[in-house]
Amino acid sequence: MAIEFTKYHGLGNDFILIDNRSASTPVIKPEEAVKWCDRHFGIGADGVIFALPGENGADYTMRIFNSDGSEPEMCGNGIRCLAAFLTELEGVSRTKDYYRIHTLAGVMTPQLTDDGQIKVDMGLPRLLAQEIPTTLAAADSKVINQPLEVAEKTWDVTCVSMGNPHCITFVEDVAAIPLETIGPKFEHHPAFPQRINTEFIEVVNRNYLKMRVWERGAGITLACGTGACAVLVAGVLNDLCDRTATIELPGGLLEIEWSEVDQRIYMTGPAERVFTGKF
Ligand SMILES: N[C@@H](CCC[C@H](N)C(=O)O)C(=O)O
Repeated sequence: MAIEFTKYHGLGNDFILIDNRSASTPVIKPEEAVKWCDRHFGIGADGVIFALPGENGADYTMRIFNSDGSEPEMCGNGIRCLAAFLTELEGVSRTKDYYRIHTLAGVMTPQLTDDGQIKVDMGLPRLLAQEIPTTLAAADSKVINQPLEVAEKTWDVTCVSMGNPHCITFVEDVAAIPLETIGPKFEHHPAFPQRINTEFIEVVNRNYLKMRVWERGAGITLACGTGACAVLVAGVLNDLCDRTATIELPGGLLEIEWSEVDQRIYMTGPAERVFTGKF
């Protein structure tokens, strides 16, 4: 049976979106998602996202499979793409400009802004070692600027969960990082029992950071929304940036704010439709 899909991207972090609103389980299995995501033999994407019926009072549920078939808790660029996709699916019958989306990391709220961007309430960052999870510190301690041995080198890392796990390292020159070889070593390091997303950051100034990312289950991507949020939190915790900053990724810019009012993280960026098809 052919399944309809729409391809979207958020700053080059690309996803296959499936209208799954009539069933509460994804219409394709993780191993099929691997084939769909293949850039040579499939459609090509960093992940597959399903728009499912809402749970626990939410408007919709988002589930996502990474390109390796694993299921992450959250996806920042993906939830902006989902909001744009839902707008398209609902068409003229839409009555509000925001959605409450149930995810494995809790309820997230994307809102359409006047300039065509999407601002997402990404919830509270989680900092305890048991919440990442990581064995780098005692369960109820934070991992801020702590040494980690990877590839015979000591890296000072800060760990933040945005529902999914992130390990952040501040470096002098982000372009000089051999992401393709070092990324997998971080991802599969024994200190991270559920694997890890890894971000390398160059601080340009207190409101502008450059980032490159190796994603758990997807490898090098052009952008990572949850990663950009985690990076801002890590920057504040290390006193390297302010609570509002632009994060420059290979695919473009994200605006991130860690609100002093409610301590929640807000991410603003684009989501663009690429094409539709049947597979
Ligand atoms: N690219 C995403 C994150 C997708 C999930 C990640 N690979 C994981 O396994 O946690 C984003 O924009 O946040």
